[in-house]
Amino acid sequence: MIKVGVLGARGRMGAEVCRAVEGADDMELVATVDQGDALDALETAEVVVDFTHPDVVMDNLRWCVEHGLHAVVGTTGFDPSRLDTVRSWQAAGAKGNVLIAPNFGIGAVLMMHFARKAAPFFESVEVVELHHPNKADAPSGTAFRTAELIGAARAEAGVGPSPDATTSELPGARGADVDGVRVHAVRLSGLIAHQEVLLGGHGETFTIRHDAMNRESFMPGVLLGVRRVAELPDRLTVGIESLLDL
Ligand SMILES: NC(=O)C1=CN([C@@H]2O[C@H](COP(=O)(O)OP(=O)(O)OC[C@H]3O[C@@H](n4cnc5c(N)ncnc54)[C@H](O)[C@@H]3O)[C@@H](O)[C@H]2O)C=CC1
Ligand SMILES: O=C(O)C1=N[C@H](C(=O)O)C[C@H](O)C1
Repeated sequence: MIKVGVLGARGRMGAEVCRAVEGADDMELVATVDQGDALDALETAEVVVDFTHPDVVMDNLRWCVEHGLHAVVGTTGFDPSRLDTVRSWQAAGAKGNVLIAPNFGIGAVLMMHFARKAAPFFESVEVVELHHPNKADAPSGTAFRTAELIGAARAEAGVGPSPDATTSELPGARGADVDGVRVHAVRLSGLIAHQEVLLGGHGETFTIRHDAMNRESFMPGVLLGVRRVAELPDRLTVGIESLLDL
């Protein structure tokens, strides 16, 4: 049995993770921690799952790896500098492995994979993410990562910037620029988590869309991460693509 602790256990995702772990035959939920609770309760765990907030996740994660616990992190906000900080803790002797995924949904991971593959073949690309209005961060971690992957694939293939004749705009009208890719964020009651990658070429467009209809949809990916994190070849793994052999 894998002993699992959950950080952010009273939140939307954390509560869903607690249910999923309790329903898994090979896992035992040994600790549930939320804001204001002492982290010491997690010491009985082997793997800690974090779905909290970008402002607190680094302190949580540092505590986990320095206590030798493996961490599966769904909380967003991991830019390259944060990832370097995690690597520095591990280089300094922190024993826990870390798996950070901006999205644990299998369809969302495939969307990112296909977007990266398609990116060099179209001169134009933009990302539109749509989420529930309680979301703290914009753009979403998934959209940020998608844009990074697209930007890298286009740079590697020698594709120039997407054509755009805009010379006058209201601030924000053209979205955020992430590695040369425009990213637009919609916040709307009734939504959970959705994303479209829009690609355009000469006389054709190609749209890749993913819709998460509920938070249960993220659980197969989270449980896969919990099962595999202790034995991953890299101390820090970003995304579950490699766990799906993508
Ligand atoms: N990677 C993925 O597949 C997914 C990632 N997310 C991300 O997960 C994060 C959480 O999302 P939600 O569950 O919707 O948010 P939420 O606001 O419903 O839950 C966050 C929970 O963390 C708790 N919390 C805050 N500070 C804490 C601390 N220092 N220690 C322990 N608990 C603390 C809050 O009290 C709350 O219960 C966000 O960054 C979101 O973008 C959300 C869905 C899927
Ligand atoms: O906050 C959410 O809800 C989600 N957050 C993640 C993100 O920022 O990409 C994953 C998914 O989009 C749901």
